[in-house]
Amino acid sequence: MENAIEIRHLTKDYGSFKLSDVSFCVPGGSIVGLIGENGAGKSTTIKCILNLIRRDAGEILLLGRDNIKDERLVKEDIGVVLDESTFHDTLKAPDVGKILRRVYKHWDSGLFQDYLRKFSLPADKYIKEFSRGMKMKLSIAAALSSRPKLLILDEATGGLDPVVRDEILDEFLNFIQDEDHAILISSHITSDLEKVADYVVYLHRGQVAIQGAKDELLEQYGRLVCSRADMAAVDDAFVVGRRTSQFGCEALIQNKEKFRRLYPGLTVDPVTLEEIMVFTVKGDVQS
Ligand SMILES: Nc1ncnc2c1ncn2[C@@H]1O[C@H](COP(=O)(O)OP(=O)(O)OP(=O)(O)O)[C@@H](O)[C@H]1O
Repeated sequence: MENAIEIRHLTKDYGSFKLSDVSFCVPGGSIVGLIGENGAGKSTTIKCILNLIRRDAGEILLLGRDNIKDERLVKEDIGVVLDESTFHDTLKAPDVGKILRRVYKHWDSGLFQDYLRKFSLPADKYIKEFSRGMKMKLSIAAALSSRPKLLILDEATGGLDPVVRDEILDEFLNFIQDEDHAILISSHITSDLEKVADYVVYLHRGQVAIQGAKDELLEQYGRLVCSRADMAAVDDAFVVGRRTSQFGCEALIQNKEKFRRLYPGLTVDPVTLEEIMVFTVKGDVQS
C-alpha cells in the first residue's frame, strides 16, 4: 500500500471558520501526527476523512478509494478512536468484546483479552464507572482488536497517564511494522508525536502551516538565543518568530545549517515540535 490516506485540496467552510486547501498523505507503514492549536481544524479534518461531515471541496482517498463515492471501501479496514468513548455506560468491557465480535469480520478475541489485561481494565465494572483514561484505553483496545489496516485517532492519548501513554505508543509502533498498516493521530501532546510520528502536519487557522518528515523538520529548525544587537543583524528570512525582552532575544530559525554557516558566532540549539508550533503561532512577541 502506497498511501493509506490521500487528502487533496480539502475545504470545509463553517462560515466563522474555514478549513482551506488542506493536502497531505499518510503513507503505508507510517504514523502521521496532526498538530495545531485549539480550533486549528484537526477534528474537522478527521471528521471529513471519516465522512462524518460533508466537505465543500477536495478529494479524500482512504486505502486507495474515494471516501464518499467508492462503495468498495471496506469500513472494517479502518479503526477509529475519537476523543469521547462511544460505548454504552451500562456495558462491561467483556460485553464490548462480545458485541464487536459479531460486527467485525477480523475481530480478534484473544488480542482484545490481552489488551484488557495489559491496560488493567477490569471485567466486572460498568463503563459508567470507568475513568476517562480507562474509557480511552478500552476504545484503543477495541480499535486494535478489530485488526484494521488504518487507525485514525483524534486526541486519543489525552487523559492517559505517562506510563500508559508510553505503552500505547509502543503498541502503535508495533502496529505500523506492517507496511500495509498506517496511523493518523491528532494530539496536543506534541512530545508523544515526537516519539512516534514519521511525518507531522501542522494545521494553523484551518491551513497547513508546516508539513514534512519529523526528523527533517527537527533538523531544519533551531532555537537561537542572543542579544538584541545580534538579533538586529540577522536576516529576517531566517526568523519564523521571536520573543524580545529587555534581557535579549529568543527566536525560531529556519534553514538552520545555512544560518550556522552565515552566522558562525551565534549558537543555534535543537528545537521541539512544541517550540516550532508556539513560535509559528505567536510570530514576533515583545515582553
Ligand atoms: N458544527 C460546527 N459548526 C460551526 N463551526 C464549527 C463546527 N464544528 C467546529 N466548528 C469550528 O471549526 C473550528 C475548528 O474546530 P476543530 O474542532 O476542527 O478544531 P481542533 O483543531 O480539533 O481543536 P481542538 O484542539 O480544540 O479540539 C473551530 O473554530 C470550531 O468552532
